[in-house]
Amino acid sequence: MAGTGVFAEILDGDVYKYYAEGEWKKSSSGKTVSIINPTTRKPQYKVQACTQEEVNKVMDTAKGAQKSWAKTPLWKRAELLHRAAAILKEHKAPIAECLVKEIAKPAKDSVTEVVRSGDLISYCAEDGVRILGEGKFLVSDSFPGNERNKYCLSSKVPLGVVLAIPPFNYPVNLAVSKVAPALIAGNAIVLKPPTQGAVAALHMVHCFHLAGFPKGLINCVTGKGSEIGDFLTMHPGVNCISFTGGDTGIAISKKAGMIPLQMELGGKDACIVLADADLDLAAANIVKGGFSYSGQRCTAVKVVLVMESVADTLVGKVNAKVSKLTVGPPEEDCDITSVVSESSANFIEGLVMDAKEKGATFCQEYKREGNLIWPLLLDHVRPDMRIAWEEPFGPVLPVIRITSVEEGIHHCNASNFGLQGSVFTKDINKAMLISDAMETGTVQINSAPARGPDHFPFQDPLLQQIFMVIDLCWPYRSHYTLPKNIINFRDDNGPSEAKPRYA
Ligand SMILES: NC(=O)C1=CN([C@@H]2O[C@H](COP(=O)(O)OP(=O)(O)OC[C@H]3O[C@@H](n4cnc5c(N)ncnc54)[C@H](OP(=O)(O)O)[C@@H]3O)[C@@H](O)[C@H]2O)C=CC1
Ligand SMILES: O=C(O)[C@H](O)COP(=O)(O)O
Repeated sequence: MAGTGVFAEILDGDVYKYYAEGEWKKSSSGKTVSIINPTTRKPQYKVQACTQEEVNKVMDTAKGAQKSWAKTPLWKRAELLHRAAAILKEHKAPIAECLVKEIAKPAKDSVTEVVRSGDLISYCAEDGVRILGEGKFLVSDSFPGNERNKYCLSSKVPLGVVLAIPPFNYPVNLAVSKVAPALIAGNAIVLKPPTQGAVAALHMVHCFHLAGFPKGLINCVTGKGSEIGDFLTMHPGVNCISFTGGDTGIAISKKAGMIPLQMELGGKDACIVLADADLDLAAANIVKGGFSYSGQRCTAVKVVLVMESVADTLVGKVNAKVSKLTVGPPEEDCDITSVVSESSANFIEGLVMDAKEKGATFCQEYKREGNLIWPLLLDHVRPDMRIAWEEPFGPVLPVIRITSVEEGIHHCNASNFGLQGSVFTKDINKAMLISDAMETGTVQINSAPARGPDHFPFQDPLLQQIFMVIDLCWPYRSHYTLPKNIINFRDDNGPSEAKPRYA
């Protein structure tokens, strides 16, 4: 159970402590932040509201700890990460319980998030040893006008203190996707977990504590982003910010100083369905992609662009599957659970009402109880409706009927977002051409957008982050080029990739 057994020391009465200098501490603010259970809408947990002085102290100790960590042999760093991964997986049940209570993630998916995070830590340790063990030797006569009289040895060194800010929807996984690469590369970490999901993240941090990392190397300060966020992101002690979330990232990028920023932001992942597509396959992927974790994934299918000639058939098939989705509490592993907060539910409702006023066809009756919104497919959505462009981050999926492939590509490319997209067709030549024309970091062919398996490129969290965090020779290189990944699937369990739209 959360906060018991080995986790008892992270709790002070009914308030979870923050982690600094290798110890669990109570904030001197005397203030706490309440975490509301999205399902019951009642307070579930409390965390410390850390002060600016506490943040200052954390930055100082992190800087000190990082200096000796950078000198710790790579294989020793990897060994500790493997140990943390094993401890995390061993304690998957209490951590998953927090995810269920804090973010209403279905029980089985919550366990999967923890296990997947352990695997990711180990993978980073293994690949880090390989990547970081290499350096470069350059000679001068390869550049015009030079003799062979100069030599350059280059290797990768850590940046220093990495500030990690993950979002609520994967508070453990998207935290370790920042923590593990930064640590293996020799950096220190200051983690600011999302408020909803903070307790799961604190349990995860305790697994690193139990693994025996040096004091002060890993730190976790809690508090509302709106209150301590600016102080953290503008702190002179921070050498790199790794952020995943919504438009907050745009604001951070404007405020942060001359440090490398990794911004993994929102998506409006378009799914283009051609007339020759396998419509059963498309429908299955649209429902899985659009409605898993109630649509609260950056990689969720967020707009379907279907050729008019097959639209009625596709919508019929999607509706048949939507009607089978179970709706209810995450503890019962329902497909659709409460969205994370009342304000999120209100925002989603605003998009639905706008679509209603402007004449969208409701394939199901709109139904909401508290934060629980029943799955809804909106057909005949037009570009003048907000839902055609905005990210609901909820179980509501718009369908736009198109009369040409160009119209679909145009809609996809007119979006402010550029995360992922997908195309369904039996013609691989068309699929490749359309994928190339879609201005998104990744295009999945005949499969829904998705991030995993986690070693596939996703622009930030994995090995590209290691490069970014450690490659002082060219720390801004992701600003010069955008990665493009076209992934062709033979089944629906596939990988994904993202474009750093705001990088
Ligand atoms: N591209 C990708 O890989 C992914 C993108 N996302 C995107 O994330 C969004 C949903 O996540 P959500 O958590 O709501 O996103 P937010 O942008 O609201 O919050 C993300 C994080 O930022 C913190 N934060 C809030 N204000 C500040 C501030 N002023 N300075 C620093 N940090 C701050 C939050 O803390 P607090 O909770 O305390 O407010 C939270 O930890 C969606 O848009 C989704 O598409 C999600 C997952 C992956
Ligand atoms: O936060 C998200 O939405 C993730 O990065 C997407 O991951 P997934 O595709 O594995 O759900």
